[in-house]
Amino acid sequence: MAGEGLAARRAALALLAGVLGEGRMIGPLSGAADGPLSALAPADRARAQRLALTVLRHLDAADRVLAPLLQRPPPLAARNILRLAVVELAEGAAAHGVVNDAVTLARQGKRTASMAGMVNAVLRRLAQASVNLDAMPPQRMPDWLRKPLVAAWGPQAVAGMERVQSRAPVIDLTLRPGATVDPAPAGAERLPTGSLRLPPGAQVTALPGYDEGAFWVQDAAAALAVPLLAPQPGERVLDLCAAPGGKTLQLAAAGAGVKALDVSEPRLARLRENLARTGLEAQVVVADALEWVPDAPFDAILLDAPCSATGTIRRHPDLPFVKDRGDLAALTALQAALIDRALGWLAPGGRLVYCTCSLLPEEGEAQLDAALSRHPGLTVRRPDLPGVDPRWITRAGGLRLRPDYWERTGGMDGFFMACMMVR
Ligand SMILES: C[S@@+](CC[C@H](N)C(=O)[O-])C[C@H]1O[C@@H](n2cnc3c(N)ncnc32)[C@H](O)[C@@H]1O
Repeated sequence: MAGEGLAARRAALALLAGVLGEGRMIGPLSGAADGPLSALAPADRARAQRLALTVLRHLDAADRVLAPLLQRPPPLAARNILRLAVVELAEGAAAHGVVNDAVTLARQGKRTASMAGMVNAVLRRLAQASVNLDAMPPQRMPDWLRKPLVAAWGPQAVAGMERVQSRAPVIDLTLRPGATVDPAPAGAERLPTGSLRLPPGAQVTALPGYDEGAFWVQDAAAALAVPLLAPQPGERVLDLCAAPGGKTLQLAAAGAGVKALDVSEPRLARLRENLARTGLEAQVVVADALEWVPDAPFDAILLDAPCSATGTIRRHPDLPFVKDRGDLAALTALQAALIDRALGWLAPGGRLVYCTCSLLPEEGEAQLDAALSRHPGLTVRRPDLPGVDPRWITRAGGLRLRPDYWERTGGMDGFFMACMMVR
């Protein structure tokens, strides 16, 4: 029936308007109580999110497909209707449903009603051609990000990152020690570092072991920070900047006594849900790490600092449209301040893993170098982890992970991590 997907398509357009028109991220928009997804059934919510994310992953390619069919670029609201239709046609959705809904949505929109005829004409022509977005150049990162990444990692690496970022992301699971997913779903692959990789769109909550907390969703790169810290049973460990808690679960599963601190109560609510599902334990603290003071030193601290999150574009293709370098100076100052505070909370011989899901050296390699020069006596423990390619280890002993690594199987999030030891 034509119009079957209308609600999801309308919501996808509202998400695109939020990202491209108002500079808002899809995550908060999707969760907002009065947001575009609030009145939708779960299946429509998921579909709307998937559609909006897919459009953002292929925005340049969709515009290239449309350009020869348009006399001039239409205003944003109409352009987004066309982009959504291009992406759905390329995915093989039924052309009559896609075109009819696009025309209906154009007609119903205040800013697009006068363009419904144009939308109809363009899409009817397009529906007769075959659209293959995968054959087109991948979505380019914006210059504010691309330039420093080319300078840091070279043009080939950046091209690889863009290829990976233009594909729907795989889903990685961190398994609890000794746990398995049995039977493993079709297409599942055990990665050299231990994570279980599932194809895009896999239904994680339906897998055997989900309800018992045998695993949790966590990118394979993110999953390496806790093994780098190597928490031991009974150790006093602080998870600083902990929410939503993927790493807290790993620390607790290793048998450490974990304190999980974060400034965000809503994000900690998700951490508490994760602890409840898995039956793992951690003491949760809501506090600003710049003000909080511990009552005793820690054996080990994991600092997963707030950052530009530029390593997560595979999962958050909205980020390049919303963020710019504007926040970077404040973020790097906060990261350095958090490193200094955390180092002061370690017991003699203690260790700190600092990590960020950033591709920018300022938030990774440069932070390690600066910490080493600010703190005489600090040393770096080089990574020695199963599945980690020695070429990923930096001159100073940090671990640089990039989306173009493991490109064939879906890449990984960009991360920097380093384990520092105090005397
Ligand atoms: C990269 S995320 C942490 C992800 C988390 N470690 C995980 O694995 O799920 C960074 C976190 O830092 C928190 N944060 C930012 N500024 C903070 C501060 N001053 N004190 C404590 N937490 C802070 C944010 O709320 C956010 O949850």
